[in-house]
Amino acid sequence: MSYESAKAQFADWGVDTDAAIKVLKDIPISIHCWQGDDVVGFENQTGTSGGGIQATGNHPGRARNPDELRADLEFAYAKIPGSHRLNLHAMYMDTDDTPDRDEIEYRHFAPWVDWARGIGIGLDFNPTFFAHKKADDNLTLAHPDKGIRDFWIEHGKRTRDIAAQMGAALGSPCINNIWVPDGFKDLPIDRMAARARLEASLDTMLAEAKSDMLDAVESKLFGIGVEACTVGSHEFYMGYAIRNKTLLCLDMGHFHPTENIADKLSAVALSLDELLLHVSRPMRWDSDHVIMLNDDILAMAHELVSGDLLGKTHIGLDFFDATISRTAAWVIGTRNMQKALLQALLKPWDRLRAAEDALDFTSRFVVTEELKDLPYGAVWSEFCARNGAPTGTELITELDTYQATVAGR
Ligand SMILES: C[C@H](O)[C@H](O)[C@@H](O)C(=O)CO
Ligand SMILES: [Mn+2]
Repeated sequence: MSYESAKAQFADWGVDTDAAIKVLKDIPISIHCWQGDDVVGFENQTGTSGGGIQATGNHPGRARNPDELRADLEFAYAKIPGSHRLNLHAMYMDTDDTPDRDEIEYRHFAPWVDWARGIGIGLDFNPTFFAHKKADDNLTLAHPDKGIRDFWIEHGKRTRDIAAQMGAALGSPCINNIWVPDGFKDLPIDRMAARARLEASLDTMLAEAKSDMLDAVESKLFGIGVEACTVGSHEFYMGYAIRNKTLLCLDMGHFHPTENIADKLSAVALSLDELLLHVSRPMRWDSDHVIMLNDDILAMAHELVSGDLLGKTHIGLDFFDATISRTAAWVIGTRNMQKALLQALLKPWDRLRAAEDALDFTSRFVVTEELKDLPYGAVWSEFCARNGAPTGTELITELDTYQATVAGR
């Protein structure tokens, strides 16, 4: 179907497709570096602790150094319409030095900033509280040993400094997202003590006010090896974020499998200035599958648009699948997020709200279902064409061709 006939069909519903395309173009998505190398990083030192997260698979083409990762990212960005961001973890430093986590400095990441400036993207950042011998007890900021807590507090402080410098250098605030794997494999005796230690460590880490960066905290239900208790649970961080005015990061893989994460957005947004999303696809657990254009993603996008939350929500991705092409994973996952947003932007909101406000649930239902038949694909193709991104078989050929060039790594 041509764009013009699709546009006319949406216009019959009172929906302006050109306006939706324009809004979508300006929604940046923070693409996570760690899909490109299976969450390995570029340090010369790691511990055994995986933090309870696990990339599985051995598809050829894993990026082995910063140059390979940047080349892969550049390819992916070119296939994703619009202008986006990169979400970098501290373990992805680009330096010949071997600083420990409590020794990292901005200069260890400066090549990333130069590169980001060169291709016109913003950066986000994360302290790395896993894959290190001082995290092998599955406790970092909540560790009973003050020496270990202090080590990680120093790491966190340094990432805040680095994030602030990245934000200033690129003229765009850098989100520094804190996720710690802390928890217990078996039932703890004193949850309160562990949570009090985590809170005190965070307070020390975040004490200094900073500009050009935003702090975010990410909760989790459980991870491998911490099945009995995660110290930084949802309730813990929701309270912390509200009290301390940080962003709250909601990761779609960090809740009970039957919980509706989309439903949480409007609930927490009333108490928070800004939110961060880690859009992911859990399968039975926090499996971090590449996101599909499924009901969960469509519901998230629906809530972001219906709740007018796009202005206060930073959209980040968090998945890592090593059984498929890593560049294809980035491209497909990010485009699926955009497709979901496009569908939400193409809804006749006034009509749907009017039906709901009038308690006319029959109309709400029938309109919702009829909307599913509209030609979203034609609008998506037009969006891609206007932004120089391929679709369909052309996209597949380009993904395959690039993968062939990296398969020998
Ligand atoms: C690598 C990320 O920091 C990590 O995936 C974190 O965001 C998470 O979701 C852990 O389960
Ligand atoms: Mn996450």
